[in-house]
Amino acid sequence: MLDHTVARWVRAHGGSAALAELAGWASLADGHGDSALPLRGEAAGRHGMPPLEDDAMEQVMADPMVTVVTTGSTQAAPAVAATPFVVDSGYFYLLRNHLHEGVVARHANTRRAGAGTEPEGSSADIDVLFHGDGSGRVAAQRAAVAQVPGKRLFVLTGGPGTGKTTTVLRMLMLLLKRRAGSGAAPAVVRIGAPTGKAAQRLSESLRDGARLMRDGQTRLPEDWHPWLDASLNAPASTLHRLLGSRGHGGGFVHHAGNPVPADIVIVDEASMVDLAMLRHLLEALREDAALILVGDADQLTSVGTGSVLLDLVGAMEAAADPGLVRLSHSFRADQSLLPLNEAVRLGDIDAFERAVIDAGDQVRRVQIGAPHELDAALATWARSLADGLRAAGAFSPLPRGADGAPDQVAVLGALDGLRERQLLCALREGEFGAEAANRHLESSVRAASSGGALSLTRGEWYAGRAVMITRNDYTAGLFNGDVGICLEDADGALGVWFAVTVAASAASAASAGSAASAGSAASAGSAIDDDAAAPATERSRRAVCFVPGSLPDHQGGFAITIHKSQGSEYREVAVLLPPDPDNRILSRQLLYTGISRARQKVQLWASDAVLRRAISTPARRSSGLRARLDASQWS
Ligand SMILES: Nc1ncnc2c1ncn2[C@@H]1O[C@H](COP(=O)(O)OP(=O)(O)OP(=O)(O)O)[C@@H](O)[C@H]1O
Repeated sequence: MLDHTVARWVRAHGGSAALAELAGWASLADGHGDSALPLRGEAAGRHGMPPLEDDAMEQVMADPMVTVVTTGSTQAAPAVAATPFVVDSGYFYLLRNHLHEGVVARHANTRRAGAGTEPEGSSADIDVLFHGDGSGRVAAQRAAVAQVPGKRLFVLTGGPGTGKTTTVLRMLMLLLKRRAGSGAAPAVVRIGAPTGKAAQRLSESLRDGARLMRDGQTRLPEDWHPWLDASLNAPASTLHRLLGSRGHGGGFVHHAGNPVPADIVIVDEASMVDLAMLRHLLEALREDAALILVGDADQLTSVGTGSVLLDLVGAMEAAADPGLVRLSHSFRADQSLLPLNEAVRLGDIDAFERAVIDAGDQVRRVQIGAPHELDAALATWARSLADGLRAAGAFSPLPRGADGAPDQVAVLGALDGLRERQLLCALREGEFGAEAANRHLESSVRAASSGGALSLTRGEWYAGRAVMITRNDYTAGLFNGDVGICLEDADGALGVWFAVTVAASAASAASAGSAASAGSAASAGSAIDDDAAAPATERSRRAVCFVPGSLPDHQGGFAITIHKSQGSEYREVAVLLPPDPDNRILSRQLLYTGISRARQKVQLWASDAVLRRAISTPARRSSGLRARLDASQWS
């Protein structure tokens, strides 16, 4: 249904009935992620909107609340309308989306056009960075490192395990080395991600990659170590922090008049960045700064409006823009799920059927169309879950370490147990949603944890319970999406443990946290992990404990939505889709995001009809951005 509040607002301000209705649909479409409504052609009539009759179209175009423009993407400044609605190049916009798109297109195209004439990375340097590996599997990675110098917008996209982080580290080292060679002041680097969890994970992955390059099999010569260290010294934070968010509605400290003081800005998990955030970011960068966007363009798009990474990748790919590199070789140890992921990514149902057969027992289809079938699947899943948690020691009291505190190895082992298997649901609410599935799984795991003696569990808490944080809490150092586990210590107290990356100086404080000492546990969290992170070189993985009652907003973590799983990986996943093939949530990107979280095994909990519908339905957000990017001088 269209948004009646907006429709009424239009009428109350003197707008025509036709405009009121169209504005109501545009507002609804905005809620579904569309930045613009196409008025004519095949794409028109989204979300159940009836076709616009000719006389209604005339009324809209003539309405004083509408500005009609045709914005060319190469214009120096986007057309700025002074009315609440805009019709531009056949699309109907809410004013703010029109502004966002215009600014993003202008900045992106200017950045692409002004790539400069800097020579590519030298092959000698690239050989050193890739240890002489010139094989086909690293060709795209090498191309990315070679092509990044001089680019003011560079996009690196690829599926899970294709080496995006590894490549970013090498790109960064090359850029820093060249800059030093030019005699300029050392480059200031900032790393950002849409969520705190993603920012934290990126600095962890960079640190792991750097360790291999410093001491491991892929050791770099000593003269590269300063660039390695400098790469890791870049602080990682959420994009909100990077821009200096003043909180809801308060704008940002950094904008065109006060740009972010950085020469290189890297944004990870860029598929989750929405149109408004990309606009603010582009406006807040210095003109000469390099922006490197990294992400998997085939994953689900942002929760907010737009599909900016997908639009950028599509436009840059079509124009053979050297500012884009797509990585496709997967370096994952287990390659058996790749054909399945690829078939879903490309929407190829026949290839999908073949991939399921070829993967043997690594892919299981579980026909689920009715609640009793879901209950049966959940009961089996709950048994494996409980067995896994028991094997990871999550049901037993934690042993004491040498310092008398709970043993870190045991805690991290239990936390790793949570990455063994994860149920991912398309929906959050309803009978087939994550909340209901989680309740089911919790009651089984809770019974298994207490050996059936439920009276021994305390309120909603019991040893082995998984929880997911649902709101960033910078003071506690916990981020939306962080997963923790409730464990019992040697004194019988329950505490909720999270793995965090801590500054070396805080590591001992963190390990001293215990369920019995509420204050120290909470302050261990707060002392260590502000998301404007300490240099990655000085950080290590630790478990920290929180008293259950002190946790920020959270929910049970045994079943989560596919949306929430973005960026995480598990050994085995089960993907639960809704039973109705006409459910509008079904899309290829949703299924791809879910199954590509699995390293070894996938269970597909859905009927054949639902799976086919998901695979054959690309989630397309409607926007004028792609056309504006396509129209640039690159095409
Ligand atoms: N050129 C390479 N040679 C050898 N191993 C590589 C190479 N590139 C990546 N890898 C390995 O592949 C694995 C995945 O790499 P990386 O984490 O960089 O990928 P990613 O695309 O960032 O993954 P994800 O999206 O899952 O975070 C790592 O173990 C990494 O060491």
